[in-house]
Amino acid sequence: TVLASNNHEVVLWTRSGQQAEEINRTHRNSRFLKDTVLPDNITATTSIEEAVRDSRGVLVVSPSHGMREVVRQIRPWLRPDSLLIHATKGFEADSLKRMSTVISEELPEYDHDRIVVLSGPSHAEEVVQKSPTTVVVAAQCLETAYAAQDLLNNSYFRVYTNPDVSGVEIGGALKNIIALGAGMSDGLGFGDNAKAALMTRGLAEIARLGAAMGASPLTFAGLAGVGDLIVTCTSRHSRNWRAGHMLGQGAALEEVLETMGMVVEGVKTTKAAYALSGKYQVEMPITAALYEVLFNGKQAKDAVEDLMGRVPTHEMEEVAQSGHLRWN
Ligand SMILES: NC(=O)C1=CN([C@@H]2O[C@H](COP(=O)(O)OP(=O)(O)OC[C@H]3O[C@@H](n4cnc5c(N)ncnc54)[C@H](O)[C@@H]3O)[C@@H](O)[C@H]2O)C=CC1
Ligand SMILES: O=C(CO)COP(=O)(O)O
Repeated sequence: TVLASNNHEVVLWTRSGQQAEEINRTHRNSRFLKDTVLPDNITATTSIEEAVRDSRGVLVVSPSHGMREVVRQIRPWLRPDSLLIHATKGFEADSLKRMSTVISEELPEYDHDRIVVLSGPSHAEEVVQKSPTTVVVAAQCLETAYAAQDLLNNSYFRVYTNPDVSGVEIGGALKNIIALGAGMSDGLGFGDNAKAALMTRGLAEIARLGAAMGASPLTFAGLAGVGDLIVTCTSRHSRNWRAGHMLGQGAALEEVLETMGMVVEGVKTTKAAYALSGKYQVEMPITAALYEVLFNGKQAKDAVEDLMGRVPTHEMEEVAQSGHLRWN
């Protein structure tokens, strides 16, 4: 809808013939955005060739588990001069690769400078209402970042640029873990102090892993870091928060995922981040606690007790060790 607002002809690819037919006939997508009338310049198709062949920009927003396969299908039709923007928040489950790495691998002949990641605090339900939203586009080439900014920016959707592709992808993926934890905390009946603690200490471990993976720690102070963390931990639209809330109230993971009926990226991302914390030797106690709750049957309440009972430590090792501020 942002692209349509900017007067682009948008061809939406969907796997479901029924959904394509509904969008073209009624301009509604009743399963996912039932209260929204889509603009006339959005049409839907089940043919990926039709969606991609003549497009100057391709926006891929499949769930992370579908990214490799979707890009494989796009490959034969992608114009070399097209931008390829993705807005997916997660890692590939087995390889632990970031989405832009998966995309690059599947498009060996395409200019990788034209790959963009779009992220930030942006629930679809609010964007379609044209509620003021700010996001960030990251690319390794400045010209590409400007082109993506130009394509998407408008009066209700303000787009910033950032050269830190890995930081923007890592921030967008890891905040979903903390949102699961925030929902769980609320579901357990804990208060605002607990949620603020999870968000702040969650951001510390996101930045720690991100830096170890080559990202700039400053990116996590931006829209793809703290911005998206705030919205996902506090918004009623967040699927990750809602899933966490149900878990906190005692529901089983399978039941939660079935009830949601929409992608809850934080679950798979918890497994990936747990593995990445081992690979990069980075301490991530909140991620580890959620891993135990999600996959090893630990009670959420016990996980909170363990987190609170950890050996007291410095707030930021970097500050404690810096030559700038010394302990007496
Ligand atoms: N909903 C939101 O406000 C935002 C979502 N995102 C990210 O966008 C991605 C997709 O999320 P949503 O669209 O919200 O999820 P959703 O659950 O609302 O819709 C997912 C869509 O992907 C399709 N799908 C499922 N498996 C697929 C596969 N293997 N290949 C191709 N298509 C497949 C489903 O049929 C469905 O149409 C996620 O990574 C999410 O984190 C990012 C920013 C905002
Ligand atoms: O990333 C999002 C908003 O920026 C969407 O979050 P949820 O997947 O938790 O709904």
